[in-house]
Amino acid sequence: MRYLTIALTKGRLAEKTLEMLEAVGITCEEMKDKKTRKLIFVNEDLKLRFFLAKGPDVPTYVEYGAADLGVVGRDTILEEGRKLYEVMDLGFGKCRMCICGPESARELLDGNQQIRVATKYPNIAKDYFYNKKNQTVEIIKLNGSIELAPIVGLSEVICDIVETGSTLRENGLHILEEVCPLSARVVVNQVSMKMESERISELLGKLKKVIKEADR
Ligand SMILES: Nc1ncnc2c1ncn2[C@@H]1O[C@H](COP(=O)(O)OP(=O)(O)OP(=O)(O)O)[C@@H](O)[C@H]1O
Ligand SMILES: O=P(O)(O)OC[C@H]1O[C@H](OP(=O)(O)OP(=O)(O)O)[C@H](O)[C@@H]1O
Repeated sequence: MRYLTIALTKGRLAEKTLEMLEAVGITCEEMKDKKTRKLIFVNEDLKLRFFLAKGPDVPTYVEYGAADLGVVGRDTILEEGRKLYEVMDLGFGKCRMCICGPESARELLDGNQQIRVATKYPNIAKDYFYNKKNQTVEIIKLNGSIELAPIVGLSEVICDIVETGSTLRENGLHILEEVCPLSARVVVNQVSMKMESERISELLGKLKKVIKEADR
């Protein structure tokens, strides 16, 4: 039997992902060691391999088939636009993609005003403004601390993730519009879905059960 390879997202989603895998009997103790520099982990009994990667790289590994499955935020799936199947909502890592800014920027979102939008997610922002709102905007790509942009005058609004709302509150910004809800998803390589359908369906079935039990 060949190894099934699973790409997991580093950072915020990692701990919950490992917990969920553990709940369906997939353990990989070695991977929990925060000090390890090892990149790939093997579960010989289950014929599984795992690795942790930066979020935006997970859809890339999955599209190319270097990983059969992946766990990644919906924001990253939308932004990367890779060819893959999004098959399951894992129900954690819940947050929202929003257009935020000072209250005074609200009026700039009506009509066709040429405003600047700072974001780590240029494709999501482009799709929202150009296709959904029909508003021409200038997208400015940033790599973090997006909330700074409207404060220092780099942009009128931002397109960013809101979870608890603390970052907005502490910086005097507000949600002006909601783009979409987000959470962690399972993605599958399109060929693997056919070639390994039995093993993948079994794994998805087990995950579904755990999610249902957690919901109760
Ligand atoms: N408050 C939040 N901020 C950002 N991402 C969140 C939040 N809550 C849940 N998520 C989910 O977690 C994923 C990001 O996790 P990660 O820890 O890699 O954050 P990051 O800040 O984008 O990464 P990096 O530190 O590498 O820039 C997102 O893709 C999103 O789906
Ligand atoms: O609503 P909240 O709970 O405050 O969470 C939202 C904040 O968290 C994320 O930033 P992150 O911590 O990833 O830092 P970054 O801006 O450097 O990417 C996101 O980009 C927001 O800034």
